[in-house]
Amino acid sequence: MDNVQQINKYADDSLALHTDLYQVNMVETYWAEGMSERRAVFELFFRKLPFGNGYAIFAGLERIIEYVQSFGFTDSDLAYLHDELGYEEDFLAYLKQLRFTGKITAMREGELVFGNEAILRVEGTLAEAQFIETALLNIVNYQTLIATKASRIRNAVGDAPLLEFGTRRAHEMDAALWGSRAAIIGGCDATSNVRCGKRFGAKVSGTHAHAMVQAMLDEYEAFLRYAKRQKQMNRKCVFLIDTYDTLKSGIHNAIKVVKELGIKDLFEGVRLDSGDLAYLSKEVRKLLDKAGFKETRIYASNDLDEYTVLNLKSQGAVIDAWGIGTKLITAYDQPALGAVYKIVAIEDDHGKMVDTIKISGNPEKVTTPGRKKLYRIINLVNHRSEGDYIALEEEKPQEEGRLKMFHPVYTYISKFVTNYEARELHADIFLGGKLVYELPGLYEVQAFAKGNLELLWDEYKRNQNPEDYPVDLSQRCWDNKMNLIHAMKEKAEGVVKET
Ligand SMILES: Nc1ncnc2c1ncn2[C@@H]1O[C@H](COP(=O)(O)OP(=O)(O)OP(=O)(O)O)[C@@H](O)[C@H]1O
Ligand SMILES: O=P(O)(O)OC[C@H]1O[C@H](OP(=O)(O)OP(=O)(O)O)[C@H](O)[C@@H]1O
Ligand SMILES: O=C(O)c1cccnc1
Repeated sequence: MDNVQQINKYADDSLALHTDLYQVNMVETYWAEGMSERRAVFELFFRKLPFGNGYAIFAGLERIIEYVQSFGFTDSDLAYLHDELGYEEDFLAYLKQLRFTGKITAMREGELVFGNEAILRVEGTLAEAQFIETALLNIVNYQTLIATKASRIRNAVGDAPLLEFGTRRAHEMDAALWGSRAAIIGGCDATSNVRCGKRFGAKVSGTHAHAMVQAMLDEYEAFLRYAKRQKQMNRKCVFLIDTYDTLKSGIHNAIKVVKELGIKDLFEGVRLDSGDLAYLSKEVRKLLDKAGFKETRIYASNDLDEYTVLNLKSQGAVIDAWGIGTKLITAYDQPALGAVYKIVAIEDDHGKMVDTIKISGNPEKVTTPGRKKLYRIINLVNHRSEGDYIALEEEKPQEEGRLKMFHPVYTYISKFVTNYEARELHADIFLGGKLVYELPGLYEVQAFAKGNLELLWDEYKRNQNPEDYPVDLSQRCWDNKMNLIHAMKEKAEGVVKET
C-alpha cells in the first residue's frame, strides 16, 4: 500500500498509537500470559536536572489529563495494527475495550521537582499502566524542560516584562502550543502565540515585523499607517526600529509619527532586534527621553537567553522588556530532559503486591522499589525547605517529631530536622479511571510556581553551579531498597551457578 492510500484508510487517527511498538508487544505478552489485569505501580521521574539548574518546574499535567481521559483505540487504530502489523483479532478485541481505569497521583503543575523523585505515579492494570508510558514521558519531558528554561530566563530578567516569541522556531505545532504554555508556567508574562491565548487563557502580546516596513517601502510610511490603525483601535504601539538604521532613521521615524498623530499615551515602546543591543538601547533611551517619552519602553529581541540577558544587563543595557524565542522554545542548550518511567511494584501469582527493582552499576540509577509517598520538609522556623523526603506509603513522617534525613548514596551526609511540616507533593488526579482533580488556570499555576520558589534558599536558585538540593529516602525505604538489592544479587548468582 502506498502512503497516500494508507493515510486515507486510517484517517480517524487517535493518540492511542502515540506510543512505541514495544509497548504493544509487551501488552500483548501480558495479555497472552493472563497477566494484563494484574495491579502494577509505575513512577515517572528524571535523574539529572536540566541546564545545570538547581530545580525543575513541572509542566505537562493538563495534557496528560486530556490524553488519559481520551485514551482508547479507534477502529482505524485497530485496523492498522491488524492489517499492517499483523496483530491477531482476539488481542485487538482486548485492546478495543482498553481504557484507563486506574489511579494517577502527580505533582501539581508549577511544583518544583528534583532528580530521583516521582513526578507522577500510575497504579492500574499492568496493561494500561504500561501502555501509557511513552505518551506520558513525551509530554513531561518537553513541557518540564521548557518551564524550567523559562524560569531560568525569568531569574535573569528580574521583574521586567518577559514575552515568549518562539512559535516559528519550535519543533512543530504541538511544541509551540504546549511550549508557550509551559513558558508561561515558568515565568513568561505573555506569548506571541494567539492559539495559546485562545486555548489556555494566556496573555498574548506582539509588536510588528520587518516585513511590514519593507512592504511599505518606506519606514516612515509604515510606522504612520501602523500607528493610525492602532490609534483608531485605541491600541498601544511598539515600533520595530532596526529595519534600516536604528539610530539614523528608526528611532526618529517612530518619534516623528507619534508626535504627528499625538499618540503619546499609546507609544508603548520601540523594539531592537539586531546590532549591539547594549549600545543601541542606551542611545535610543537618550533620544526618547530628550523627545519627552520617558515612559516609552525599549524592547529587545534577537537570539536571547539567560546568558545574553545577564551579559547585556552587566553592560548597563537599558532594556525594559524582553522577547525570547528560539533558545527558550527549543530548550536550545539542553534539548532533552531524560525522564524515565519505571515499575516499582507488581501483583504476584498469589495476588500479593511485591516490590520490584532495576539494578545498575551506577548507584544513582538503581530504582527505589515499592509504593511510596513524596514529601517536602519545610522548616517552620525559617519557612524554607530542608529537602524532599521519600517514604513508604504507610509511613507518617509528619508524626516523627525528629526526622532523620540522609543522602541515599552517601549516607554519612545526614541531619535531624525538628519543627517541620511534611507537605505531601502529590495530588490525586485519577481514581478508578475517573478524573478527580480540578485544573487551575494558567496564571494560578504560574503563581504557584513562583510561591514554591520562595521556599528555596537562594543557593539552590542561582543559574550557575547551584547547591544540590537533598532528595532523601526514609530509613525504611532505604532498608527496603537495600534488602531487595541483596535479594536480587543472590538470585543472579544462583542463575550463574545453574548455567
Ligand atoms: N552588547 C551585546 N553583548 C552581548 N551580546 C549581544 C550584544 N548585542 C547583541 N548581542 C547578541 O549577539 C548576537 C548577535 O547576533 P548576530 O551576529 O546575528 O548579529 P545581528 O546584529 O543580530 O545581525 P542580524 O542583522 O543578522 O540579525 C545575538 O544573540 C544578540 O542577542
Ligand atoms: O530571536 P528569537 O529569540 O528566536 O526571537 C524571535 C525572533 O523572531 C523574529 O525574527 P525573524 O527573523 O523570524 O522575523 P522578523 O523579520 O520579524 O525579524 C523576531 O524579530 C525575533 O528576532
Ligand atoms: O511580536 C513580536 O515582536 C514577535 C513575535 C514573534 C516573533 N518575534 C517577534
